[in-house]
Amino acid sequence: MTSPQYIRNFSIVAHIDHGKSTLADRLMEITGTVSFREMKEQLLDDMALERQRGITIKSHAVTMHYQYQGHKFELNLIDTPGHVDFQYEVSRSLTCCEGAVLLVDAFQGVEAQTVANAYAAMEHDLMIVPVMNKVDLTHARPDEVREEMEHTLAIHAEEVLGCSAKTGMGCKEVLEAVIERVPAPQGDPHATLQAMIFDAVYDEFRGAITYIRVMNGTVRKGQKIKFLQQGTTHEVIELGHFTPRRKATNSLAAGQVGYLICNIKTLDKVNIGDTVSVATGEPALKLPGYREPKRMVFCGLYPSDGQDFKQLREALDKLVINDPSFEFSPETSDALGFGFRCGFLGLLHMEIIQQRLEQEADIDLVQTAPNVTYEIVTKTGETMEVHTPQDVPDQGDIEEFRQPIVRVSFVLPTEYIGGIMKLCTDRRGTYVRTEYLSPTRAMLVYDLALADVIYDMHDKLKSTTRGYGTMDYELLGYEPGELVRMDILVKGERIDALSIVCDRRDADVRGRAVIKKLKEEIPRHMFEVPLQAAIGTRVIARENISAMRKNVTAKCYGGDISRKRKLWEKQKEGKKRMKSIGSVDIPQKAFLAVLETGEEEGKKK
Ligand SMILES: Nc1nc2c(ncn2[C@@H]2O[C@H](COP(=O)(O)OP(=O)(O)OP(=O)(O)O)[C@@H](O)[C@H]2O)c(=O)[nH]1
Repeated sequence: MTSPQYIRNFSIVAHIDHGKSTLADRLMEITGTVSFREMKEQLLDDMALERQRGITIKSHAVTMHYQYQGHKFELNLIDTPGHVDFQYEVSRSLTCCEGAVLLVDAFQGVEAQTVANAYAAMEHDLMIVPVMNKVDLTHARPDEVREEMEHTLAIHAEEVLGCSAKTGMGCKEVLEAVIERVPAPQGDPHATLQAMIFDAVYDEFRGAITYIRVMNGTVRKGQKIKFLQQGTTHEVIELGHFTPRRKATNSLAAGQVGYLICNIKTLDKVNIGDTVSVATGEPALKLPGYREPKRMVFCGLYPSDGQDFKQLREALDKLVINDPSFEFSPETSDALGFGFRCGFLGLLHMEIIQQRLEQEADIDLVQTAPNVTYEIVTKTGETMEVHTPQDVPDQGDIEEFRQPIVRVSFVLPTEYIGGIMKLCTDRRGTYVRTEYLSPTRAMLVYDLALADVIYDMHDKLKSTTRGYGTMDYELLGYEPGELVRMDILVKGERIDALSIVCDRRDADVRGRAVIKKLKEEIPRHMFEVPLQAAIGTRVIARENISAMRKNVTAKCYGGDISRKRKLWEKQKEGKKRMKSIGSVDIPQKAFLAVLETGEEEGKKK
């Protein structure tokens, strides 16, 4: 058993693409944790989807050994997800560390998530080892980046190490700085067991694999343990380290990081942030900071073909086993029939789940536009949480309509400040402050409605700043807003799945934009299809899709039958993601038409 004085627990925090995974690979290589042959690019990002998207979604951990000044050190590297949707998991992972390597790209410099991550590490009282990566780049600007780090992150420029995770230059020094600067874990191996669950993954054969950091005491194979939050007891079947493959040991003691396998069949029985202690006798105190994952974004998922409902449920059940932070419950829509209301941590999380569904289950889905959770106080004094615009009561019954507000930090070259300020002002953001990181880069902070941020703020930021701006946000709370439910009527019928919540002052512009988009997306029919947007009984926009009789094969002059067949096939494809409502065929894309903000139109005028 390694004495705590020779253990170092740390993570690498960085903005996306600053080279976290590459550095992790390099450290594993230096410590001989993986042989060259075994070493695949980006070993830590081992989920296929993570690799596809090039981002780290789930935290992982790896134990490395390194001989330094006559002692064998055990170095536990805990990987943290870099995206704002997974902030809670980041915070749990950081609780398990005593130090963090703060990695900054020597060309890009300090970005929004660098600041957010550095603050998170400081909040957890971690020793920060500042490192500038990619110094091999010919256009690297090390002096300016050092200055930015000193200025924004309260780090002394002379403490900043330089390395190239790509060439390996300076990486050994990073490892040694971790040993020298990061404190050894505290904790008593003879005390009552107290360990933090910071992650869990699902293995088809072994069930839930729980990642833990032992704070106090020792956990042994065969021991009966208790998850204090969940209140369940289990027997430890296997435990060990990740090297990065699982390597079984007999015990894990205070200060160590590793895994537990306890014959747990589903991941929803394992809560990230929960405390593991003894099943018999007086358990240890619960570790602070536990909270239920909060779903911020919701959307409806419906099978295009009602027959697929059961299949969709099975696919969703399977997904929840792997990712309990995603939730779903059945809902019915007059327009779309039977489907599910699904809750996600954020927009990226939603995209990931959708991709998995499409990859793993062959079902055609209709997805409704995403929305945030609203809080409504009714005239009768009741407070309700609303996850779907359909559930918003009539205007007359609402006393107060509240929405989530977030504090958004943008980091960008100073020449784009004006553009982003305008973007935020157009969305009724509240200006908080501007901080200059250097003469050419600044951090701009605004409070905005989450609904205005999640849909397209990231895309807008990228286009306004030619890709140079980055952003990050944190939830501030709920605030009353001038919100209304806008309904869409197709052929006089309200399509519940098309209702949205928007600011009263934007309603006219948005109503017109949505109706215009719907007119483009809904194909012509044999009859006229009137489209209307309405608030309560007041119609705010209308358009007609005129009738048409269309014979698609007519163009082929009756000749080539194979061409005709191709056209028919194509038509069938087009029908796939279509939903027949009343007598009107509405394609999938139309359900997202409600995301139209009308901003583009405003600009053209
Ligand atoms: N030139 C150069 N490129 C590097 C260096 N380190 C990483 N890169 C490249 O930078 C890109 C991003 O590196 P990753 O290691 O995937 O970045 P990451 O921070 O793990 O990204 P996320 O997982 O998305 O947070 C890759 O194309 C790497 O090859 C370096 O030292 N020099």
